[in-house]
Amino acid sequence: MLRTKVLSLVARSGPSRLMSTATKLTTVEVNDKTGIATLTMCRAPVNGLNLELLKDLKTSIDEIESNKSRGLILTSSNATIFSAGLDIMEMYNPEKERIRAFWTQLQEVWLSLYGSSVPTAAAINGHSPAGGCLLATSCEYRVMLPKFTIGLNETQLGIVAPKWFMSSFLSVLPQRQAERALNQGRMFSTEEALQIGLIDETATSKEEAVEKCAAFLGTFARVNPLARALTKQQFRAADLQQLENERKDDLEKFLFFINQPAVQKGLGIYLEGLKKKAKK
Ligand SMILES: CC/C=C\C/C=C\C/C=C\CCC/C=C/C(=O)SCCNC(=O)CCNC(=O)[C@H](O)C(C)(C)COP(=O)(O)OP(=O)(O)OC[C@H]1O[C@@H](n2cnc3c(N)ncnc32)[C@H](O)[C@@H]1OP(=O)(O)O
Repeated sequence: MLRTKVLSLVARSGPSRLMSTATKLTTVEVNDKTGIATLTMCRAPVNGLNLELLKDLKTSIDEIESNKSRGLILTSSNATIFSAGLDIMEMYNPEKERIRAFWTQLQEVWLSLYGSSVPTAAAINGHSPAGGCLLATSCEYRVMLPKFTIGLNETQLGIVAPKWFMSSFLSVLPQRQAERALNQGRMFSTEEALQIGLIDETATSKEEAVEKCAAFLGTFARVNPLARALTKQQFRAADLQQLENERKDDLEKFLFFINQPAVQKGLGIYLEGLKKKAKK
């Protein structure tokens, strides 16, 4: 069977198996019964999206896509953090070539995840600021654990969420609420996120969150996969095409913006604050 050929197994436990692209920073486990792949981010300490994690995410998403899994659940191995967003160290005093590769890879991840033909869901088992929220809102369904926060807080750091971050957010929230939240750099508690519709459900444990995501993905079991995928892609085509058309400009805009002395100063102060808080 093609599926069996493509998936080279590195481990087997119960009805699940790990796919060959499993690396240190992401793992992919496919449930043999449901055909659903769970993609787990596991970069200590906070799943900061650096170049290497982004590369692993892209490879894993592509493999799930090409193996025609029945669904993709994105989650984290960290007990309290889904993803702390972009690794600020990639943007602070950046190295010229690396920051280009970093942003290009982030674009790649977004295009693959938001544009995935496979149905997607996020089991948000911890805090999910900025880039973490981008990943979650690129999925079609979100289940979140209580007492965490989610949102696009970029303005709080003195930076600006690019258009395509907004596209994902706007695929979930009405424009009025999205615009206000982005302008404020607002982080929502789980309860607030549920109320506003930024997440779809809550769960009391990661296992329950994954189960609820799987139940959502299961709603497509009797829908023709091609018809479903083409329908999803039509909804998202304009957003995806916009970034495809503007990728170079988007990169140059990012580099120009991030290299402004005032932006670098702001990032330095923010990092300092994070480190001070961590030491307490
Ligand atoms: C005109 C313009 C037009 C268009 C736009 C053009 C360009 C756009 C330009 C820029 C766009 C950039 C978009 C950016 C997106 C992002 O994702 S920025 C990142 C935002 N993330 C955050 O603000 C989260 C910050 N972190 C936290 O709030 C907390 O750490 C946490 C809630 C996630 C977890 O809290 P704790 O469990 O208490 O953990 P600690 O705070 O103690 O952290 C442990 C350790 O990790 C370090 N750290 C945390 N987050 C990050 C991070 N994002 N990057 C790097 N490092 C991080 C923290 O400093 C601690 O480090 P140590 O002190 O232990 O070394």
